Amino acid sequence: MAEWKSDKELIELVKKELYTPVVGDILDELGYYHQFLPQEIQPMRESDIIVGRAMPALMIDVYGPQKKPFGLLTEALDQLQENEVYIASGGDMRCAYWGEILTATAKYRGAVGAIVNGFHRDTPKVMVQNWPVFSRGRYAQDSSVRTQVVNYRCSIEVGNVWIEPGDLVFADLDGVLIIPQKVEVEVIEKALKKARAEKTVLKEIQSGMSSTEAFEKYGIL
Ligand SMILES: O=C([O-])CC(=O)C(=O)O
Ligand SMILES: [Mg+2]
Repeated sequence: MAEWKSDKELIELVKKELYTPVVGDILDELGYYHQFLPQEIQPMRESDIIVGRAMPALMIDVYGPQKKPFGLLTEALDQLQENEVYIASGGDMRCAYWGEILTATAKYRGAVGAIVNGFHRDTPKVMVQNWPVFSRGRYAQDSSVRTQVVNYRCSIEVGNVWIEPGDLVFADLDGVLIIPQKVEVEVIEKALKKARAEKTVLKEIQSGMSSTEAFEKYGIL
């Protein structure tokens, strides 16, 4: 039996006890070697953490004024559900993929964060909303004449990470991790076990045990 009974409990547990390195270690152990999004995708604030369900959005490049500016962007935002994470990717990243108004929309709907494989803008106006956004950095260039959302709640690939709608997303200061839904119970249970054991190892080291002895005894580093 898992330690959690609902997504809400799972999210709380991950936030309380886990960190992306330890979960990434378990994914490696299970043969899932490509689950961290590109390193360039970083939080706006060091304290930002996202745990939730992936709601992917697919972007493409466009050039100049469009019949339907932004494509399906507003529809994609307006159907967001509680505890979901908006993850946008696609195109050559010639502009901002996120900003103030998008943040307010997603936050109001109960989504728990946005992760864009591209840039964000309106930085101070996003920051004051106190809602986590991860991106490749700041860039004010407007999106309406440069990109569109062409699909959402669909599979996407970011870097070499395949993302399905509903996959568990865990992002913190060290990285953005996608945990495939089909293995999430095993991954989180093993990660909790490892995180708890790491606490013991830390105590031993701080009490004078050598790291060689600690690794022999616990198999953890
Ligand atoms: O135009 C965009 O893509 C983003 C933006 O400025 C906002 O959300 O306020
Ligand atoms: Mg704006």
